[in-house]
Amino acid sequence: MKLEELVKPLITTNALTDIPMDLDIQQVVQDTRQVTGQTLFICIRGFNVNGHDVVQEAVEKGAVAVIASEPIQVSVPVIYVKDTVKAMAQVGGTFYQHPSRKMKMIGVTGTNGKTTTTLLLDQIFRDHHEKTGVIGTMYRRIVDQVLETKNTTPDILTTQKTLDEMISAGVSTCSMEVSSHALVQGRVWGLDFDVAIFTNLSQDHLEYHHTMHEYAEAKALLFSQLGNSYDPSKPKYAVINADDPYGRSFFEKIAAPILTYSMEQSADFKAENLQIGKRGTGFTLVFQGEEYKVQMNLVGKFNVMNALAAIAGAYAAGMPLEDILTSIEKVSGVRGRFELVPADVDFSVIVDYAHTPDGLENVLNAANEIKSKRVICVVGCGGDRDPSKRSVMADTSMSLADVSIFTSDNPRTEDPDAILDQMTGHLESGTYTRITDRRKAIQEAVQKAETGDIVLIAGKGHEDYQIIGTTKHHFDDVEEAQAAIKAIKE
Ligand SMILES: CC(=O)N[C@H]1[C@@H](OP(=O)(O)OP(=O)(O)OC[C@H]2O[C@@H](n3ccc(=O)[nH]c3=O)[C@H](O)[C@@H]2O)O[C@H](CO)[C@@H](O)[C@@H]1O[C@H](C)C(=O)N[C@@H](C)C(=O)N[C@H](CCC(=O)O)C(=O)O
Ligand SMILES: Nc1ncnc2c1ncn2[C@@H]1O[C@H](COP(=O)(O)OP(=O)(O)OP(=O)(O)O)[C@@H](O)[C@H]1O
Ligand SMILES: N[C@H](CCC[C@H](N)C(=O)O)C(=O)O
Ligand SMILES: [Mg+2]
Repeated sequence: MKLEELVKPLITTNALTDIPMDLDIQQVVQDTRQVTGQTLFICIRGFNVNGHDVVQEAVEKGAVAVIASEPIQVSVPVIYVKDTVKAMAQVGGTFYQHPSRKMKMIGVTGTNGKTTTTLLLDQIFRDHHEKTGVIGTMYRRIVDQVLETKNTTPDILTTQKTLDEMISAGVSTCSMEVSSHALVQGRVWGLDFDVAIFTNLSQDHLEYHHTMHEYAEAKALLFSQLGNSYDPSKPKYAVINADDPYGRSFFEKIAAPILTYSMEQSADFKAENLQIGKRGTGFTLVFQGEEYKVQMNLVGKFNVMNALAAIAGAYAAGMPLEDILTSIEKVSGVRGRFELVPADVDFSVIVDYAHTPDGLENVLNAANEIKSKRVICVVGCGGDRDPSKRSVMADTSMSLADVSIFTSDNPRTEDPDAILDQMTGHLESGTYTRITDRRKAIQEAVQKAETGDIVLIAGKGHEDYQIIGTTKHHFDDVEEAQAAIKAIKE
């Protein structure tokens, strides 16, 4: 693509004079490590690195033009703009020819339930023989090709490239998790969402968003973006959890039609008469005055909310309700979310990704609903993440689990014992167990387990690593639980 096509909308005509507009651009990147030949490099000022400081490396590797907002000295043409993040979103859309406009795009935001809801949506569309794509915490997936991901919501260039590849692969629907960090950092700017779903909002990430109000404002950005449609004739929908006060506070801010779902309020999609079992949950869906019996393989009240979000989202995307309901009954659970560890023992071990106070509360409530005896909870809190959730998560475990074993999650660059001090400092000694080494904590829980107990290992779900310092070590809660079970049977 010619440089002119990419950058003309960004600059005023008098700044164009010394830019060779017919330069051929084969790649647009924001990371020097990805530069090859014929690249347009965009300088982004980040938290750790200022892209303007490393631009020389980009040029040496083959960048032929640069977009910058701070003065730089390089031998290739520089297009100066006010905001390189905004420019990147615009250029990315042009370079990949706006793939999000060519498919159904469903964005899911909220503190908890994004991965589950996107993967439920994905299973519904696949069950109807659609080719689908997913972008989220666990992976990016293009039909059956699984690509690794660093962030839940990648940077905009990675996303545009992935969506472009989805179009080439024939994908018609993409379900995408949209994190609050991404919304604030412009990682989804310019994407044309057809449906935006809000799951819930509860305490997390306050190290980044500072207050719940700011965090809610970040989530609301997805819904204001819904108004910036490329094609105003295309219907757009917001799908909102009406049981969540933040969800209800969004109503007046959303210009698009809203579909609501709920277990407690009047709503478009309402679940009643829940029957929570060990291997699945039944409920009655009330929609437009009609009642539909639903039986699904997912366990827990919170998963009914995720199912409602997916049902309403698929409906908003144009699928008939009857078709959605036949598929939702078939969906399997999501890896690392209330996942039962296969084991031949008379107690149950469940691995779950609860890493927020609300997530932990929900998952412990679900475990309590199905337990025959005690719930033994193994949980820690991640380092370099919201410290204010630590003592709250410990309190949640203390009040809802019968036995609490506090341990490390991903300590990252923090001292694991300092994290545990923040979790347990206020608790009465002797009322809980504290074991820094997660492997040993899991072994302790399994050794303590008696007939009918549930061991809930929370926080890391599908993660197959533990981040200590900046190094990722292989660590998988399911494998660790199985090894601990094997050891007690020997
Ligand atoms: C705190 C935060 O959000 N950081 C994000 C941010 O990184 P950053 O500002 O530190 O970037 P940086 O390293 O300073 O680099 C700045 C610029 O220089 C470039 N660079 C950098 C180094 C180099 O050698 N050459 C180079 O060109 C970079 O490509 C970038 O353009 O921008 C990066 C690119 O988009 C993100 O990958 C990164 O996410 C980090 C890894 C992260 O851990 N983020 C978490 C907090 C996060 O975003 N989580 C949410 C999910 C939360 C949830 O669901 O609950 C997510 O969406 O993943
Ligand atoms: N609707 C919900 N309400 C409250 N808690 C939930 C809900 N859905 C899932 N959870 C809890 O949150 C955990 C994470 O679920 P999920 O991975 O679907 O959320 P997420 O929003 O994608 O999280 P992340 O922010 O890490 O991407 C689950 O393991 C469960 O403990
Ligand atoms: N998306 C969340 C995941 C947290 C997972 C937990 N295991 C941790 O490391 O804190 C985050 O980046 O905060
Ligand atoms: Mg997720």
